[in-house]
Amino acid sequence: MWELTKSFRFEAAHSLKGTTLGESSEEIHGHSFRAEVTVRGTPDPATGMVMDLGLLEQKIAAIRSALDHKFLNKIEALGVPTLENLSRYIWEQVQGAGNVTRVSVHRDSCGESCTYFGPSS
Ligand SMILES: Nc1nc2c(c(=O)[nH]1)N=C([C@H](O)[C@H](O)COP(=O)(O)OP(=O)(O)OP(=O)(O)O)CN2
Ligand SMILES: [Zn+2]
Repeated sequence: MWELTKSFRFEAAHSLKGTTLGESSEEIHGHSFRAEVTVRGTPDPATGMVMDLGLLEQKIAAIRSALDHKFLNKIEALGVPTLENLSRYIWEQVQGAGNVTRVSVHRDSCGESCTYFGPSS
């Protein structure tokens, strides 16, 4: 079994209420995010690939353009713009691109990350 991962970055703004950080978190502010999408499988002997990373790139490009330089609170399908919801949102948007097993979202400046393994895990 193999796992193949592709990562991408996006810059986005959000406002988050009800955290211990108080007003600084409630004010609209920006972060740099790094997301990783992982698919699992066995390479096709003919191609040597679990899947063509180019196909994953096509899906990721659409997701990235929905998130990059956006105000995350305005994306209805995302919900409250936490790392938890970002990883779940990306997981939902990337479905159809192979056997996706996990999506991680990192906010490196804060030393924070979250991984979603799908609704049943
Ligand atoms: N379970 C969660 N808890 C918290 C989340 C989260 O996504 N899931 N997020 C936050 C804050 O947004 C996060 O800690 C970042 O804090 P923030 O004030 O937005 O950013 P900083 O100023 O600390 O970081 P810089 O990127 O360096 O500006 C809290 N809890
Ligand atoms: Zn923040």
